[in-house]
Amino acid sequence: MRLLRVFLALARPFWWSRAGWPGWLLLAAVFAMGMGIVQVNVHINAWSKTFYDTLATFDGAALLDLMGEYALAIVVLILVVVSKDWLTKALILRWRQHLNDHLLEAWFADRSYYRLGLEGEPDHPDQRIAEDARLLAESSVGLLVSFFINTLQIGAFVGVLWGLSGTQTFSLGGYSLTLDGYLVWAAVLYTLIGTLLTHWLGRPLHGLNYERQRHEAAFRADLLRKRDHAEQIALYAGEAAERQGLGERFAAIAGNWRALMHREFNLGLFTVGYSRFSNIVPVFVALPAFLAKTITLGGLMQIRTAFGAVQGSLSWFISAYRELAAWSATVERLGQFQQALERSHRTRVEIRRGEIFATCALDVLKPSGEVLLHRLNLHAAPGEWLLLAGASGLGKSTLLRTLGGLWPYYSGDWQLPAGRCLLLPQRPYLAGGRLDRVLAYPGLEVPDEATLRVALAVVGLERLGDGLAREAEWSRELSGGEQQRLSLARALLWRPDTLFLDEATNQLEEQAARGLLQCLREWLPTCTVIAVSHQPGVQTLFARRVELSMVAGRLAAVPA
Ligand SMILES: Nc1ncnc2c1ncn2[C@@H]1O[C@H](COP(=O)(O)OP(=O)(O)OP(=O)(O)O)[C@@H](O)[C@H]1O
Repeated sequence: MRLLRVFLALARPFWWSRAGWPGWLLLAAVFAMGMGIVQVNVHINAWSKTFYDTLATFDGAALLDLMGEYALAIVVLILVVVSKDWLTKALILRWRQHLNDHLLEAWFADRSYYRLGLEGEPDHPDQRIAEDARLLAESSVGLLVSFFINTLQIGAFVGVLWGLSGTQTFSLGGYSLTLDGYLVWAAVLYTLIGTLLTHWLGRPLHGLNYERQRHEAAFRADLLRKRDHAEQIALYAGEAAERQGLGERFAAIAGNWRALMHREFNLGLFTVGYSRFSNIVPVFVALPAFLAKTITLGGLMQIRTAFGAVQGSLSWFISAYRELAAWSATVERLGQFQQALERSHRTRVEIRRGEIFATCALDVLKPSGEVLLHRLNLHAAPGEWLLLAGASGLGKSTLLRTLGGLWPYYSGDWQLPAGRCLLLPQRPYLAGGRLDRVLAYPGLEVPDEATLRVALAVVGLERLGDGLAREAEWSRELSGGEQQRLSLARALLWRPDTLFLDEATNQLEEQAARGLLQCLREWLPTCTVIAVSHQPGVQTLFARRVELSMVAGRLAAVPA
């Protein structure tokens, strides 16, 4: 029941929205095709009685007509089945597209992608967005459609089977029992036993599938991390340690796979035998009536296909068990992700805007609740440059994160000047791709070439001006200092009203750093700059310096 609630919460944004109506239309068309399939199957079932009875009469001309009729039915069946598959895929794509947009929007909203990482939950959002969303759309639609067709099939063939059963009297130990539709009851009983056994054997598959997705995602993420840090690993010559780490990750995959194999082996022993046995059970069940000559050979064959259709459809749960187990694990993983996103949105940080930058009795904490910085009262007028100094590990970067609205562990208040805000970290983030886009980041619009060239010249990277359209892994191709220069060029182009600099020039010589910051001030004269820097050479650029230091076991701001 809980699983169904989680599923509905995941499905609602698509199916209950405007975007959902083409989905409903496609679903209706898929159901219509499903009805067509059942209709053709019923026709073929009636045909089989006529065919086998005609076979017994050796009437060649009639048999030829019947074969033509069969070929026509098969052509119709092929067309309907293929159309149903096409429409199903179109529906899956629509839903997956919507799920993808919805999850990405929620993940990026209120910086949840960052804050979920701080809380350590949930694991591997990449896999949940890419893989689990696909599985959810594919399996939900696939299972629903097959469930619908099987239910229709039961409705259509129960009547046929009931009619073929007639009224049968059974004698057992002196008692006699008269039963209508005994073939239907036999199919129900046979399937019920099969379903219960399947559920009993396959129950642990849900947990194992959940673990499987988690282990696979961890292994893939680890491999990606190696690629991203290839140079550092090579410099340490850390291959053996890396190999060992990956080996351990893979051992977890193999262990889970073995457990799955074992469970699926037990389940397979039963389901494979069950499905094979199902082909002959209806003949055994109807044999007494055939031997008593109350039904013809055609009747026996019709019973066989009708019984098979009813029993096969009732066995939907058995054949779909593995997919249902994987589906429930997917719903669980995506449900957790959605709940974590909702929690994260509830605790979003609202940044107040005002005339000036100011903090009021601001406490910055660690996620554990431990106080890092205590009762900070800072201020900076528009266009003022404020330097924050203090020993390593005091919480200067964490303070900047808090002011930028990233860090949710704080109490007290602060406000920023209206307008754009930008934080330049020590290690800039340079995505791979065209240089002009990398320069314009986080902007979406790429400025014209002349502006980009000027910005590059100001930060001393004019040599890159001829390759603005070139695609490269810029974080590998540029030195640490060059990356910091590029990051400052971004600030020139983005033109923020508040700029946080977190050791943003510490890989440059002090003279060069000073020159660059001076240019920054000339380009952005009204921008308020709050900076953390250990470089004595740049400190004279700042109007005020605030020393963060330990006071009575706590940290406080002491204006220098
Ligand atoms: N995501 C996090 N989870 C838990 N603790 C954290 C996290 N980020 C930072 N901290 C802790 O907060 C403290 C302050 O870190 P911060 O990086 O803000 O210091 P800093 O003053 O900028 O140091 P430095 O001058 O060396 O860069 C450190 O003890 C650090 O371990």
